[in-house]
Amino acid sequence: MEAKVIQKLQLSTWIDSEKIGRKPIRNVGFSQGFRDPKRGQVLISSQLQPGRSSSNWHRKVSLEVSCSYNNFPASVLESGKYHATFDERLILKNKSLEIEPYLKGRCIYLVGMMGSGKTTVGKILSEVLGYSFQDCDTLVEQEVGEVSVAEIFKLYGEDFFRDKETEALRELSLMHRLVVSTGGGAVVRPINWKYMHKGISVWLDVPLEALAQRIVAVGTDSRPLLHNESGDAYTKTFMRLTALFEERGDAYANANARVSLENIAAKLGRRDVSDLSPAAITIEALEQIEGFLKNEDGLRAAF
Ligand SMILES: Nc1ncnc2c1ncn2[C@@H]1O[C@H](COP(=O)(O)OP(=O)(O)O)[C@@H](O)[C@H]1O
Ligand SMILES: O=C(O)C1=C[C@@H](OP(=O)(O)O)[C@@H](O)[C@H](O)C1
Repeated sequence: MEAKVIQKLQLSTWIDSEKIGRKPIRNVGFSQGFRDPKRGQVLISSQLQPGRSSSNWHRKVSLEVSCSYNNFPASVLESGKYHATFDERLILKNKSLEIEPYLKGRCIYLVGMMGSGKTTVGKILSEVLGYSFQDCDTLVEQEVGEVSVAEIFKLYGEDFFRDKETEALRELSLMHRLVVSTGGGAVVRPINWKYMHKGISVWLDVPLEALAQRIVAVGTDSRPLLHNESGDAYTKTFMRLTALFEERGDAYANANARVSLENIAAKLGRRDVSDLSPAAITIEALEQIEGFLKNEDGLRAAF
């Protein structure tokens, strides 16, 4: 996909023609451009125009930055639901270009509680890195025969689902250049970590209150572990998530990198983590992956 974004900045300054030591000519201008096909184009132009008095000339300087990227992250970010700013898109593209060679084709596994944004962030991450996106739950559904996760739980039970999930992760561990959205419970079995550690794992750490709000907004039908409760939807969901997190919190911490929404909110000066866009969360994910890669390099150099 190609997208073109142009931003213009115009600066004006008064200059004294005596000081530049020559008789001004009307509309003297120059322009200078440089191109880097990967990163876009910057065009600087300057123009002299006569001012009100004969010795005063007005210098107009324009700076035009245009970006034309192949595979620019537009499809998810322009889907309407989660708009990303020009700056966010530029940072996403530049950060991913920076770190992509150091990934050496390794897959990225997103782990985290149900509703933490693994699918949403995973799709953006895969686009900016030029990776493919794969949802582990979808692989299990296809393997069992196009039935939903909720139906698999109902028909065959959780243990059966977990076995299929482990099998799917084993298959994914043989692949390259994928961003994988794992199911919220994939972290519990140690064997799954053996497979996920073939790539780089990233924990999306979202406060449980925000998770409960998101899940209640879309309903619990597709999430069988939350679906049995009756009563006030928010309270029941929150309580169930709390119990699950108590069992799993330590397991999420096995991930190579952690993306804490509370930390992002503090950095950006936001009071509520619900105000954080998927783009902002993806930027933090890239930064945390970069931190892991640098550490990994440092450790290798030390031995
Ligand atoms: N940053 C965000 N802000 C608000 N809602 C979000 C955000 N990220 C995801 N969501 C919403 O939360 C729900 C769960 O997100 P999803 O990506 O499916 O999570 P997971 O794959 O971890 O279960 C979806 O309805 C999604 O649109
Ligand atoms: O937390 C869990 O145990 C589960 C999370 C779900 O995936 P999401 O995290 O994508 O909702 C899905 O794998 C299944 O319902 C079990």
